[in-house]
Amino acid sequence: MTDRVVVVAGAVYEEGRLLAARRSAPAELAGRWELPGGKLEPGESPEQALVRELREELGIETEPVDRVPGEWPLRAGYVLQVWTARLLSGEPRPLQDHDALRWLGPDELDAVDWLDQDLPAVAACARQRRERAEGTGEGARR
Ligand SMILES: Nc1nc2c([nH]c(=O)n2[C@H]2C[C@H](O)[C@@H](COP(=O)(O)OP(=O)(O)OP(=O)(O)O)O2)c(=O)[nH]1
Repeated sequence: MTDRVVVVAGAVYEEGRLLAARRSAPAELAGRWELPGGKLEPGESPEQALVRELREELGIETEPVDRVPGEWPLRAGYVLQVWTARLLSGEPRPLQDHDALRWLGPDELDAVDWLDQDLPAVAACARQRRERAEGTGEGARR
């Protein structure tokens, strides 16, 4: 394995809607939408990093549920992994790295200008939700 940085992001759902966050920095990403999260720190599991990042960035407590199948390249040396997460407490607020938040219903996923690299990740989230709802696909019985 080469050294690569894992960025873990959360697909946080509430009442079937997915939380999207608009980046405020750095300049080249500002204004584009992403799944909130951040880089793993040394010794952290992806789940621990996700809980920490969502607390820091949005002021919410969450519980990781499971991994969204797949892995998406970001800039060189960085890779994006996504976990679904349940909102346990708090109302998300853009405290750090973001300047707007939106809850997107299943038919609204293309209503925001996602970062290019997030498009396949968001599509994978939607596919996993559909498969769960239909009782098909990997993990249908969970
Ligand atoms: N969190 C997150 N970052 C993403 C996504 N897509 C994407 O290209 N990125 C990029 C943006 C950043 O360059 C990097 C993640 O860094 P970050 O700034 O969110 O993470 P962090 O909180 O650990 O960073 P730092 O401020 O501590 O340096 O990955 C995404 O969906 N979620």
